[in-house]
Amino acid sequence: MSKIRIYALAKELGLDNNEMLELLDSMGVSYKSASSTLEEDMVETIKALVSEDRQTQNTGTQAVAAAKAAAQPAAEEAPGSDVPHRAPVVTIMGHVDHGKTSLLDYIRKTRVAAKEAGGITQHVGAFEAQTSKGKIVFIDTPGHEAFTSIRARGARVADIAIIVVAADDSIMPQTREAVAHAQAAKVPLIVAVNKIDLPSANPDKVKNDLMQLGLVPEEYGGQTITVELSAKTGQGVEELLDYISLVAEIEDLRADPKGEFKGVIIESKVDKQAGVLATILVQEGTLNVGDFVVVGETYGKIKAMTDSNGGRVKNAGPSTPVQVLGFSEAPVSGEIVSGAKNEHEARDIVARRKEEREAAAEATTRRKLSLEEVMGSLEQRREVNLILRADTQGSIEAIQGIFGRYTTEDVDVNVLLSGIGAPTEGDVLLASTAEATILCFSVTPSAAVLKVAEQKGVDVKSFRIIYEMIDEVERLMKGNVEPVFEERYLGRAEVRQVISVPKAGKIAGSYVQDGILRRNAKVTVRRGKEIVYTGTISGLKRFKDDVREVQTGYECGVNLRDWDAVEVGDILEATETVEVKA
Ligand SMILES: Nc1nc2c(ncn2[C@@H]2O[C@H](COP(=O)(O)OP(=O)(O)OP(=O)(O)O)[C@@H](O)[C@H]2O)c(=O)[nH]1
Repeated sequence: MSKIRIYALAKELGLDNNEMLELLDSMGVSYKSASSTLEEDMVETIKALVSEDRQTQNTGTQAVAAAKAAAQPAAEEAPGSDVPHRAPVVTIMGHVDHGKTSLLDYIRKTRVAAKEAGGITQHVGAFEAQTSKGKIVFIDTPGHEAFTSIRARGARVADIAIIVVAADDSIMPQTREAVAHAQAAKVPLIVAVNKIDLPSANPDKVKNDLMQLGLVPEEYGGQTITVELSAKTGQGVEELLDYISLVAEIEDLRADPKGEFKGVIIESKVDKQAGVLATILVQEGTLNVGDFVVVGETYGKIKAMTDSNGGRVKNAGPSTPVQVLGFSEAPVSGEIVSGAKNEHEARDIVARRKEEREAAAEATTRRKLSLEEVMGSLEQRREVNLILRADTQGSIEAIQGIFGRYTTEDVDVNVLLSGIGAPTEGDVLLASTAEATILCFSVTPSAAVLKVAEQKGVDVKSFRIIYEMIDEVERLMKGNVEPVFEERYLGRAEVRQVISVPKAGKIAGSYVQDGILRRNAKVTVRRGKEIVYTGTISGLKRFKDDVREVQTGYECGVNLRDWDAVEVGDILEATETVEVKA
């Protein structure tokens, strides 16, 4: 008996993965995914628990429920457990030429059902593959686009990311970028180590190199699923599909075909003959021919729908990509599509959105974000996400070394991606997904990149001095909140003599009784109970010398800005404005 993976143990005990994970949760066992391994003694404990329960005539499911109930008296029911499962939506990403298109083509060729008579398989940005474990939807638009803009609205297109890495080339800049995108979107990833048919293939090197990205392959005791395959010969592709189904099962993806319709635009184009053709991925509910739908500030009526095999369909349920005809303007990919009961309602929704946008645009120019909005819930750890661009690898390492020390109890500083050279549009997309700031050190962003950044609301900041960059990070760590200032008591002095100096006006010869007096400090002058002046200490002297501050027990000459009526016996009380930590 040795270590065993959670899913394997679940299978052995006849539980499904989710039941097993629930059981582990109830026992307080930590794991990352169903492919995590369990120690031998833990395996024994679980087996004993399940078998004990079965002996007392409980099924495995009841064992889970019992353990769960014991550990969490008020455990919530899994949301929507009666909602049916839906197919996973997968995106394939990776470095140029590592084989993304070849892998998609291989899957499409071998897994897509025969075309309907007369139907032509056309490029619609997504297709459905049939596997022994059910349907898998592949998005074949550039992977990172599947994660961009809509993330901000709390939705995502892809459920799982496949990162393709050529076994003869290993980790390359776009591999890093792809991994960063998947991590920022918080989708599970599977690494497809491609081209293993090549004599120069070195899959072990790929697995080793993955660790540089913090991805530890399962074989090395980590959590990252890696599959060796060849998009050319098809070797290993079946295994990849199996893993996708496994991850999908763990993710417990569900959607109600009877629920309210919601979808997302995958792609759109204007066809000279047909007009606007848009591919919608149905995410919830069902889309029917004849339905009114709203996208952003436009609406349309679905006139015709084609599935990804080119066949005409009348309706489409969750996790189905369909190409639709019925929009008058091409909608933007990533936009959310929702339904409307009729044309009247569709028009109303569009009108309301226009109003809201205009009002919001006006408001953002004046409105300050609330603390809660900027920092999220105060109990949560906050994250400062950064993308770092610098002139040399040396600079990157130095800066990362410094940032590495910056994570505190409340704030994580994450460098999502770093690279040599000016930031790219890809960086901006990632930053927009992950709400990251792009920091440039000794590199200059191009005007085109700055423009995209502005459109997406991404901050790109350039520095030539490392400490200024660090100051910026500290500012971001403070949560971008407007600084809060507080008036603090500095010290008190008694006026013992008033000296008139021709050009300087009156100088209050004073004795510091408590604390300190400081030049430029705010000061209140009391005469008995009355406040006779509030202003600033504009000058401070010890004998003939100008000084910055004077301590308790010393005498000094004080100049008060724009005020000449000081008298012997007056009490000067100095305060200073300090920034309080948020
Ligand atoms: N021998 C071998 N060649 C492969 C394999 N997969 C892809 N190739 C070849 O690698 C080259 C690049 O493959 P693509 O599928 O176009 O790669 P890509 O990642 O889609 O490239 P871009 O779309 O340009 O980013 C092509 O010449 C493919 O024929 C494989 O498994 N084995």
